[in-house]
Amino acid sequence: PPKLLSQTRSRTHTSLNQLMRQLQIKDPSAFFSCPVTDFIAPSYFMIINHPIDFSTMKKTDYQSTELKDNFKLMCTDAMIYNKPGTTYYKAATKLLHSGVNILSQERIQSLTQSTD
Ligand SMILES: CC(=O)c1cc(-c2ccccn2)c2ncccn12
Repeated sequence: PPKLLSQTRSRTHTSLNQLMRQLQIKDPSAFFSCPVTDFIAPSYFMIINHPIDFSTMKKTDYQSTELKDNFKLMCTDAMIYNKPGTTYYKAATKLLHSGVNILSQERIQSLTQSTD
């Protein structure tokens, strides 16, 4: 019998969740776990048009490259708002480098490839 779509979806979901967990391990200070607030980052929302964080990403049902795009957006937001040399800027560059390896093309393809 053909694999039920739900089975495929659930497997993809699991693998996406696994990737997300691997990405969050690369943010040990949890700077990217929750949405940035105006309180901790004054005028953040005047500078950053598309804020995103891991908690928001986990609520999204990603298709194909969106996960990688949103992950890179999260890191680049931090590199726009925070000045080079700051804790957050350095954490963002480090996270971006380790994250793009985790979200390598073949890993993403393996998730989105239709099952045989
Ligand atoms: C991601 C980011 O830009 C960020 C995270 C934080 C943050 C996240 C959790 C706890 C404390 N600070 C932050 N604080 C000031 C300025 C920027 N940030």
